[in-house]
Amino acid sequence: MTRIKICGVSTPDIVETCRDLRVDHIGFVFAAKSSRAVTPAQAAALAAQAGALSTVGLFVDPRDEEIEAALPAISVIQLHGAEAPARCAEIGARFSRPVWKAIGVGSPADLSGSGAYAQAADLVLYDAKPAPGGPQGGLGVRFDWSLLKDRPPVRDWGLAGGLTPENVGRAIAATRAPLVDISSGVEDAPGQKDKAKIAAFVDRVRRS
Ligand SMILES: O=C(O)c1ccccc1NCC(=O)[C@H](O)[C@H](O)COP(=O)(O)O
Repeated sequence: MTRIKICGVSTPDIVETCRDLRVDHIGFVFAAKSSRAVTPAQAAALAAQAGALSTVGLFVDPRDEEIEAALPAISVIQLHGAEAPARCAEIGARFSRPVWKAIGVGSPADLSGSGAYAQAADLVLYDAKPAPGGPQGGLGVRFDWSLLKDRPPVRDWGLAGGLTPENVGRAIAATRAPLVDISSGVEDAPGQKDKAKIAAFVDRVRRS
């Protein structure tokens, strides 16, 4: 069954929704400039409410201190910056958490480059390619899923970028992604998750 991650969760009611729907992972964004950002203290409160849900902390080129502060709230570390494979491996070893590396996909070269993370990352998340200097994720932008046919071998992988309840069935059929990750597509406005959209997304994934 395709695993589901709902990203950019920042309020208790949405944690509750994700629990009720038994999604696999929820994501907490620790990128300060994001409309979805939470503090380590907020994340800890949300994580306490999350029960058995896996909690994924998102960072962009983090200093060790930033990860350290968030660590009690997260079971997985997801990296959205320019972290090299060696830095991913170092973070995984230092903090004893699985590391997921987001790779922006805009061309076949991005796909082949992701093979460098085969040992360093527990999961590679293929996402839309961010513009230089702009937000590094949660863009609501799709990339060409057909590029994934040339995916190099990695331990595990997921699909993100512009997914919606309406297109996720096609995305899974086209890519056979073992995990799908969504943020903007289940929001009414940046940072405002919509419970009905989350439920519709989960339903479409489970029917795929
Ligand atoms: O969500 C953010 O604001 C964010 C900021 C900095 C780095 C990563 C960020 N989000 C990543 C994700 O939450 C998403 O799951 C992924 O990029 C897909 O987003 P979307 O296209 O909006 O579904």
